[in-house]
Amino acid sequence: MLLSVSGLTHRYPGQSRNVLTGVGFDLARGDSVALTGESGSGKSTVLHFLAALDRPDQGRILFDGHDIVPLADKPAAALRRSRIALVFQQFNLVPALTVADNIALHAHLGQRFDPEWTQTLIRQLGLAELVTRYPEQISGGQQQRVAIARALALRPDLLLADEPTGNLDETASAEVLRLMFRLVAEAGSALFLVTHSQNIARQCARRLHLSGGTIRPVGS
Ligand SMILES: Nc1ncnc2c1ncn2[C@@H]1O[C@H](COP(=O)(O)OP(=O)(O)OP(=O)(O)O)[C@@H](O)[C@H]1O
Repeated sequence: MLLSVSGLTHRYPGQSRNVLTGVGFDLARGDSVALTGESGSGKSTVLHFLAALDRPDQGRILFDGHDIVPLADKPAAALRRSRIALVFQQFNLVPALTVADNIALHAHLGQRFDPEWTQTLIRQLGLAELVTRYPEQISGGQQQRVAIARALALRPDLLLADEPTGNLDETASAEVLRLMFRLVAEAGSALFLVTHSQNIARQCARRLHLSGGTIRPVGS
């Protein structure tokens, strides 16, 4: 199992209730999962834990058999530069780097740069004309596509995405999803995607719903 999560329990300081109580699920290579839930239900909290950006009070997150919960900042950051990629709502592009350099940045740092795959992403995400520009010279939707290309360029084992198509029109959104599913299929990655859109959720192989601090499968 690529990812095996169990017993995630967390309460933010100053809160009277747990945001998560015993959350658990598995994610295999080639699998795609959509996580839905009301605003404030704890979806971003789960994503942050899976990305080792934050640590739950209790629980285990086995990534390829190793618990990432106790990881110190440095190995956690190394994991995010090599095997776990994030597409969050804040794009975090580097303002001093061109679009091309932003896209290649993490793949280079993680020594996973593949020029052919990067070119495919640039072409299919409609970024070819923009590669020499800087982030401030492109639109919000274009910045989002650059952030997605940067994450996919790494060919991550695990792709974590928070509303990845939030700023995109229908055509761009469909293309982004197509590329994510292609990565999952071709590279044997796994996709964990947070979304409010039932339409997007339905395109994933499985759906999970977060409510009252616990996760339940939807459908099937
Ligand atoms: N750093 C924090 N300190 C205290 N409370 C927090 C903190 N971060 C999140 N929370 C609270 O935890 C709950 C879950 O937040 P979270 O951002 O995970 O929800 P979400 O499901 O991602 O919401 P949305 O769909 O609106 O993005 C909310 O009630 C939020 O106010």
